[in-house]
Amino acid sequence: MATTAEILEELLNVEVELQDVQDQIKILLDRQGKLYERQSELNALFEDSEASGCPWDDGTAVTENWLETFEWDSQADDVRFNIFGIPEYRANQREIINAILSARDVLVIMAAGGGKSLCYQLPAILRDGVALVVSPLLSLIQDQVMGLAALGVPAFMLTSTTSKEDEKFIYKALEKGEGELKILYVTPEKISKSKRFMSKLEKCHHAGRLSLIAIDEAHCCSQWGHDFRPDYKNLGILKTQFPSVPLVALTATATKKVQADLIEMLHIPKCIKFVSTVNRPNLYYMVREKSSVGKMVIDEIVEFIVSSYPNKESGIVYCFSRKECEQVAKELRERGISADYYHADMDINAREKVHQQWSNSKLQVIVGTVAFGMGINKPDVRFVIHHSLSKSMETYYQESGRAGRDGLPSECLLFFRPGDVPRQSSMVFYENSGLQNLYDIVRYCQTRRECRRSAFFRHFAEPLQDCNGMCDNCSFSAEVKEMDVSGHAKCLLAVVHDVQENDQRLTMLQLVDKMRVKNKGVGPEMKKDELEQLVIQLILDRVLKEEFQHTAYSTNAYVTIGPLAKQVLQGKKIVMLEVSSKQKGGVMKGSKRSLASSGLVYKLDELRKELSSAHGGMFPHSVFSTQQITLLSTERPKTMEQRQVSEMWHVSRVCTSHDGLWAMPLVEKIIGKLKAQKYGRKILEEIQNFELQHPLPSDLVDEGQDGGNRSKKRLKTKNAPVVIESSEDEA
Ligand SMILES: Nc1ncnc2c1ncn2[C@@H]1O[C@H](COP(=O)(O)OP(=O)(O)OP(=O)(O)O)[C@@H](O)[C@H]1O
Ligand SMILES: [Mg+2]
Repeated sequence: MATTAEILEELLNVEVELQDVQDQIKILLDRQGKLYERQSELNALFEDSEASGCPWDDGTAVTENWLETFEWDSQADDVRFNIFGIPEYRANQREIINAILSARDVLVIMAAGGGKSLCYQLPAILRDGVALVVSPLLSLIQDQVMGLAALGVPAFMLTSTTSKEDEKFIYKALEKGEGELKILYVTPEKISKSKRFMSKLEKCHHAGRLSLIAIDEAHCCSQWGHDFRPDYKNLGILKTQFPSVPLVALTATATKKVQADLIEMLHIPKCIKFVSTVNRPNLYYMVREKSSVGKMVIDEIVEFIVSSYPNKESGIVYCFSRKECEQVAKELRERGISADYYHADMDINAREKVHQQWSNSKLQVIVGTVAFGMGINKPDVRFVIHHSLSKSMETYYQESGRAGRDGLPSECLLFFRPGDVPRQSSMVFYENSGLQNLYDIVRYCQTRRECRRSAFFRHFAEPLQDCNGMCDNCSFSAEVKEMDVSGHAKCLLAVVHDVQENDQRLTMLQLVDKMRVKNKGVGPEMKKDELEQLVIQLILDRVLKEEFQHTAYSTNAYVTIGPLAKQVLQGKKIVMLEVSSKQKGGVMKGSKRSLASSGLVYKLDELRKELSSAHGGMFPHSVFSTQQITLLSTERPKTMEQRQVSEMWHVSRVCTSHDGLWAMPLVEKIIGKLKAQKYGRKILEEIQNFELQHPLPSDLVDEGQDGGNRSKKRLKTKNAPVVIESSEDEA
């Protein structure tokens, strides 16, 4: 018999060896992570190399200097500032505008909310004649035309809703150059189906009055894009008919393959390509575990909306099915949130009504399916919640990207539970790379360590950028444990194997149920949701795989043995599962999110709603943007002539030093000359009333030198000072 000393010695040896094994596991896991990364990169590169085989894609990168001095510089600055009320260009805008004004064809890839409209609207105003804009949806067109009307730009649309009178005016303007028409919006059907329209356009061109052609949401041309529209396929005719007119194609996302497709279909082989980053630095991404009890998910959603957005800021909740949409909307309403649903089964008028109410901020939340898509142009959507996961990273990027198009901090929250995966997989498995795309987003959801943003960079094959703590994994290092579950994995494989031997199959839920019985004694007991997580993990690692079978009513997803099962069974592959001991409650930090916390912001928001309804249903965001409201409430100009600015102005992203700007009255600086003339007095009145009713509280410490400097006022609290009027620079 071994002596105590011998036992202790062996115990020590075992412990040392175990430590060694743990270290090796860690190394292997790191290696596995890196291999996944490389796998995604290689997939993206593969897509690129396929695309570059296309003869049209000559890789026309930006080689010319589009930032040099151009003869139209001062005119362009004047229009940008005095008509659009935009103090500074954002990334690539000036370059794109210069390229278009130099009569070049241009392809623009710029993230949602990046400011693509300005890129063609500004040249349209500067160039002589009429600009033609093709846009896929009526609601998008209406929004744009209304916005331009608010700026005093003569813009019209030719669609099924255009009155006879307007149509006559437009045709006359095209044919004879009569009347004021600068920008004409049409749907692609007009180009492909209306000979009359095309002949008028021809005449306009012959008279040298067709100034430019813009194709918005250009990804609709490509079958590889996410929103293919058959009528977009015929837009190649525009370049053939009007070769000398500069054509600009714009989209928020396009893989290399889609870009090549667009260049070919639109016949713009020599176009200048401007590709901006996909990063949306103002969006905070987070994933939460989704309870299997429907009511609890709703409770969490309600709690999130009510506590984070007490001022009824707008949001979207995406659901998997139409039925779910209606149910969730009903439950939100029952809990006091003004919500309604939107899906493809509704008639067009009902859909449009809901959309309008939401766009006018009369409805706080739209609960939609994927059908609530492209036409959403509301810039101040503060949160996008996914009740179920999307079918791919690309779809999630699009849907979550509807938040914060005005550049202000906004939140994207996804509720994930493994049980939702088979629901999606049985829908997408027949699509090109459908399962691979789905598994990419499942990986995004499963990780408790990796930066959420980096998954987007990888997906769009872009170099990594700093997240700045704008995702739950970066801002909350939750207590994540790694559990060796190789024993459980083997047991799962044995269960699947036995069932397969009997010519039967198991769904994920059936497998987990069976496993819970067999689970005992395999190792530390795993809860049901952990077992579900493990099954998904094994599917992602190709140890298990999904197979599908059609029945008369549905397609069922089953779990079967995958190609790497042997590795686990032979002990060559260790299976580790990330489990967090605590649910992450990660949300954006207070100062970043509570935009409308100041009473004055609320008042100015009310004013813009009032002004918008007084202008025949124009959208509130066409009157002023949320960013302009925030600036007005921090600067609080007192007269139309006041020129003094506070430090907030200097630090704000939208307003940096610009010659000439400094001499301009403050109200004009914030909302542009035109709107200052139209609405300036009302704004000043609102500010004055607010200040009378809300004299500054005594516990505000003024650290600034002048009374107008509100940016430095801080509320005294027991702990750290809290900035009460937030700016995006407080990140
Ligand atoms: N340089 C700028 N400075 C400040 N705001 C800007 C600037 N350019 C555009 N904006 C504002 O940004 C918002 C989004 O612009 P726009 O609608 O053109 O985005 P987009 O790129 O077309 O997005 P999407 O792909 O979603 O259609 C608008 O409210 C617009 O007024
Ligand atoms: Mg747009």
